[in-house]
Amino acid sequence: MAARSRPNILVTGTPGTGKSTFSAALSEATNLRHINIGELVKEKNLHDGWDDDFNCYIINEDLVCDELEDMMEEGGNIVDYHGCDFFPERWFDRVVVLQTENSVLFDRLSRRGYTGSKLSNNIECEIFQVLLEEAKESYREDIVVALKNDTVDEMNTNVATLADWTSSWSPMLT
Ligand SMILES: Nc1ncnc2c1ncn2[C@@H]1O[C@H](COP(=O)(O)OP(=O)(O)O)[C@@H](O)[C@H]1O
Repeated sequence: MAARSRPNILVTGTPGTGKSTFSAALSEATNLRHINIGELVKEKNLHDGWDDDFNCYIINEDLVCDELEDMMEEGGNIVDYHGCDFFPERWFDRVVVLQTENSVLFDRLSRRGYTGSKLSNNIECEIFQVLLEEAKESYREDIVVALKNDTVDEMNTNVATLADWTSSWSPMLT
């Protein structure tokens, strides 16, 4: 298998931590391709139906991985999803876990219309750093970075950091 010429970055974190906004800005800064898994699942029907309890599609992880394999092999992707343990480890050169203060996250998710257990489950997910633990269990610790993402200034700094990392990345480094 030929080495990819551009890196693949996974952007993960609790819903509302700013993955899609950050990934879009990073894509603009680097020309890497932004793949929003939630949208891809909907668009290509990579699911096993609708979950009434959680009000979302039941993602079919095998179909998602099959769909992405060629693009990931080619490289140059930013994958944006609130889960990270089902992707092949070999796909990623950097795993970014976005984190947000609880009060900030509460406001963002309330504005999105989340209430009740959907809201509290996501706040708990952030308090217990579920995605950071999942990332550390699924990938080499030295490629996992946790970044605070409460404000636009922080996001801009995070984008600049990752854009610098991307421009100095070389396949020889993997
Ligand atoms: N760094 C930030 N500072 C302030 N607001 C942000 C920031 N990142 C995202 N937001 C806002 O928070 C909300 C959730 O962001 P989004 O990117 O959709 O999160 P996710 O993809 O993780 O669910 C959106 O309204 C977005 O405009």
